[in-house]
Amino acid sequence: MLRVLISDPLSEEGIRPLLESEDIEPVIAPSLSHEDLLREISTSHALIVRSQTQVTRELIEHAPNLKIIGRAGVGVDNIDLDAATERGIIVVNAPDGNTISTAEHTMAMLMSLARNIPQAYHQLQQKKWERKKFVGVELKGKTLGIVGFGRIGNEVAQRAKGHRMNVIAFDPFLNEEKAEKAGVKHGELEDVLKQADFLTVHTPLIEATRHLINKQSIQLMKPGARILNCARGGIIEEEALFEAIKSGRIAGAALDVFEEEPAIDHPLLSLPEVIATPHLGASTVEAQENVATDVCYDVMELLRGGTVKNPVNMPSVSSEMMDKLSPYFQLSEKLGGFLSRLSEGTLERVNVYYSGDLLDVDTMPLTRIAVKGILQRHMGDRVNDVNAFRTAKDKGIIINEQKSTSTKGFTNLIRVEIETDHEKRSVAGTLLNGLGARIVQLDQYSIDVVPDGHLIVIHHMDQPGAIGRVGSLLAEHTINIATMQVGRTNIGGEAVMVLTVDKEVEVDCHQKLAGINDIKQVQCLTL
Ligand SMILES: NC(=O)c1ccc[n+]([C@@H]2O[C@H](COP(=O)([O-])OP(=O)(O)OC[C@H]3O[C@@H](n4cnc5c(N)ncnc54)[C@H](O)[C@@H]3O)[C@@H](O)[C@H]2O)c1
Ligand SMILES: O=C(O)[C@H](O)COP(=O)(O)O
Repeated sequence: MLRVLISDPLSEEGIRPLLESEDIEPVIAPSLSHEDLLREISTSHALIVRSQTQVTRELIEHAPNLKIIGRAGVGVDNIDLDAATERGIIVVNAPDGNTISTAEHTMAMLMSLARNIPQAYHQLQQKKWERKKFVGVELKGKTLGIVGFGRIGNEVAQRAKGHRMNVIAFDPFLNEEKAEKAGVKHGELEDVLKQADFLTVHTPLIEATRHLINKQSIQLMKPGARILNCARGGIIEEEALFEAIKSGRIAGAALDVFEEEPAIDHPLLSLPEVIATPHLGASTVEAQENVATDVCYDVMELLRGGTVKNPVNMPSVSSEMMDKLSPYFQLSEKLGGFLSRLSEGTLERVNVYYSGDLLDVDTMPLTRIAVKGILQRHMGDRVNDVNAFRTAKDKGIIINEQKSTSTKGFTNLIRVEIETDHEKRSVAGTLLNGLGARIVQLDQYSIDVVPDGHLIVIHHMDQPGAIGRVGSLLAEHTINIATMQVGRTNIGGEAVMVLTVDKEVEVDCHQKLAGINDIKQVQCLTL
């Protein structure tokens, strides 16, 4: 039974497929103590969280069976991605499910901030009818500055335009053309800061965005501007915001998120100009159902050997692209595995060349799998699809991918080349229409070998009798030859024999093969 631990509150409707599946045991256990969490994770195959559970390295180290961590939401800053990637654990999120909910919450905060609604309501509750104190400002004609123009930033922009606001946005991936298409003005961060009457941030919290809005940036803003954060605590430096509001430089702020949550006793909450909600951006029935459904889908898919839609620690591949690439996955892995078993020395560099039908597709997933095939020789299951590149990088191995126009007559061709401190070796393979995978080149030799089963690769001199002697010796050891390929560059020169045989070659037979006249090297492997 596959055990899925759900350690934060999730929509019951959203996780229904998981609850109803026969091969999965869901463990719904929100608000576990640290010790209980460590205990529960130790036998779980998947973990599903929202932003509350801190998925630390320690937690990951206590999870020997863990294959996937699902974040029912967008931000993954509560998950130690490095630790997960190192262990080969895939992290998935639900990037779209709460976009509308959070954009709408931002608009609710924007309007509440402009019209002092929470403060006025609070006064009414105190039985005070104060009208003068709560004179607000209109949104129409004001400029909304958006920092981070992704899913939520864009949705906020469209809604703000409905209020007839001017919108200026900054995002490293936004250019004039994209901005024009979205109906907003494009600016650098400084332009946005200078022009905004209301500034709203919608970036992830990463190293580059921590305290992106700080004392210096606030100095650039118009006196009396207002600031919103419905993205992540930490994007705005809270101390700087506190001082700016206290001094009157900033007229107010609307905050859904804080650097430390729960933020019960936060100094910013003592300021009457600050309105706040306890991280409610994604808290709608619809969003919670969406994110739970999305993340459950990926978790169940992966546990059952399928592919996920929203991976965070490996690039996602569209289903259209996946259809094109999937026939090549096994070939790439076999080529990598074959070559690494033949090569000697410390691996320094891997070059993968693609040609023919593969010229126009994103072949990075294939390269990752070829690298996995190479590294598995020494690392076994510790290297997988998720951590192959990361593992190679950690070991100082350079990975290089290139497209090549040389097809050698094949409709598609993948050539994997390994450089070690001893040698450079290469192998090329193709998918033959209707016939499956073939290795068609080994170093300088043209061959035609099915990359499967027990193989013997023999480097020898192209002399009469060499092949016969190999055949006889294998027969003496009751090893049946299924196929045999011989490649040579010139008559009488160096040549290669690649045999597929029906059973594994024992050490004793291997040694005898190596002792045959004219044979220079014998390598036996199983793919
Ligand atoms: N309050 C909530 O409950 C709630 C709900 C959902 C999402 N969020 C948060 O909202 C944020 C945005 O979510 P999204 O779904 O729009 O993400 P997204 O990935 O679609 O968009 C983020 C954008 O930020 C941009 N960005 C990155 N670094 C930047 C920088 N230095 N300056 C300017 N822009 C930068 C990216 O290019 C990207 O376009 C995330 O932090 C997410 O965790 C909060
Ligand atoms: O990043 C997100 O998706 C939001 O911050 C929502 O977080 P939550 O799932 O804890 O509400």
